[in-house]
Amino acid sequence: MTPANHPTIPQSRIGVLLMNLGTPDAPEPGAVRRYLAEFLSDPRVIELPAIAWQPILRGIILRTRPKKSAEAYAQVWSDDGSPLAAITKAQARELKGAFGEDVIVDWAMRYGSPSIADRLGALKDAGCERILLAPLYPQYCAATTATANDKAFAALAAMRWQPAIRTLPPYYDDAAYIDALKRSIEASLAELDFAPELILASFHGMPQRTLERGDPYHCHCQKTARLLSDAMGREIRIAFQSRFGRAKWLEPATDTVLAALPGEGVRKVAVVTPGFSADCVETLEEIAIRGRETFVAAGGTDFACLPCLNASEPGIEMLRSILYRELAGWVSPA
Ligand SMILES: C=CC1=C(C)c2cc3[nH]c(cc4nc(cc5[nH]c(cc1n2)c(C)c5CCC(=O)O)C(CCC(=O)O)=C4C)c(C)c3C=C
Ligand SMILES: [Fe+2]
Ligand SMILES: [Fe+2]
Repeated sequence: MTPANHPTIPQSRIGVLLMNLGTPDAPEPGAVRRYLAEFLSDPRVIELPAIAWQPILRGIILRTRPKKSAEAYAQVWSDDGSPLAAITKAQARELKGAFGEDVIVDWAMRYGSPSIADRLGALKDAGCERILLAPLYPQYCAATTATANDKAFAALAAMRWQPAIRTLPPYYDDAAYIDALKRSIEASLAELDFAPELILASFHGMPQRTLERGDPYHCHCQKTARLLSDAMGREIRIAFQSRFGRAKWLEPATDTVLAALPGEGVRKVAVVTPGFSADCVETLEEIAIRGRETFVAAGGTDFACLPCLNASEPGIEMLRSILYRELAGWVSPA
C-alpha cells in the first residue's frame, strides 16, 4: 500500500456515547409523524410481523397520533428544544473532561437526531479507537437498551476499521444510582410546600408479554423501587405509565393509581420517575400535567412530579461513577 492511500492513524482516544430514546425535531405534527414512524417501525418496540403492523401504523396511528402528541410536546418544549434532547446534551457537556483529556463524551438518539451512526462516525474520526456505548436506561428492556446497542452495532457493521466496543450494563440496582435518586428526591421534597403522604414511583410501561418472553424490565423496576424505599426509609408504591395500544400492559397503571389514591385517603402525593434519566414528554406532560389533573379530579389536594436526575449534581456524579467503572483498563485512575 502506498503512503498516499494508507489510512492516517489519528491520535488514540476513547469515546463515551450517551444514548437515549429520541424525540421529534419540532413540536409539530409533521416532525412528530416522522419520529413516530421511525420509532414505531422498530421491531424491538412493536413485536409484530411488519406485514400485520405496518398497515395499522400507516393507516391509523400515523394519521391520528401525531396531532395529539404534537400538542403534548408543544406544552413542554423549551428554548433549547425538546427537553429530552436538551437534557441529554447537558449531561454530555457536564461529563466533559470527567475521565481525562483523551476521553470524548458525546450523545446521540436511537430515533431522530443526532443519530447514533453520525456520532459514532464523529468519535471514530476524532481518533477514538475504543468506545463505550452507554444506553441511558437504568432498567434493561429489549425495546430500549437492546435496540440502542443494535443501532450502534449496525453502524459498526459498515466500518472497515472498527473501534473496540463496550456497552454500559443496566444500573437499576447500582448503589451510586440508588444514592443519587435518594439525594435528588430528598432535595426536591425539601422544596415542596406540603408533605406527601405517599411517594409513587412511575416507570414507563411495557406490554405484559415482554415479561413472559424474558425481559427483566419488570423485575428491574421492582428492585429499583424496593432499594429506593429501603434507602429512604419510607413506602414507595410502583406503577407503570404511558400505555400504548390494545394489548395488556404491566400493571398497575399510573393513571388508575392516581385516580384511586384519594379514595384510599391519600390526598397529597409526590410522583417520581426513576426509569427516565431525563425529563421528557412522558414525565413533564403525562405525569406533571395530566397526572395532576387526574389526581385532583379524584379529590387529591396536593400533587408534585419531582424532576428526574437530569444534569443535576447527583445525576452527573452517578453517571461519572458508573461510566468510570466501565472504562476500567482503558483510562488510568484520575
Ligand atoms: C424509559 C423507558 C422506556 C420504555 C421501556 C419505553 C417503551 C415503549 N414506549 C412506547 C411508545 C412511546 N413512547 C414514547 C415516548 C417515550 N418513551 C420513553 C421511554 C421508554 N419507552 C421516553 C423517554 C419517551 C419520551 C420521548 C420524548 O420525546 O420526550 C412515545 C412518544 C410520545 C407519544 O406519542 O406518546 C410513544 C408512542 C412503546 C410502544 C414501548 C414499548 C413497547
Ligand atoms: Fe416510550
Ligand atoms: Fe405518554
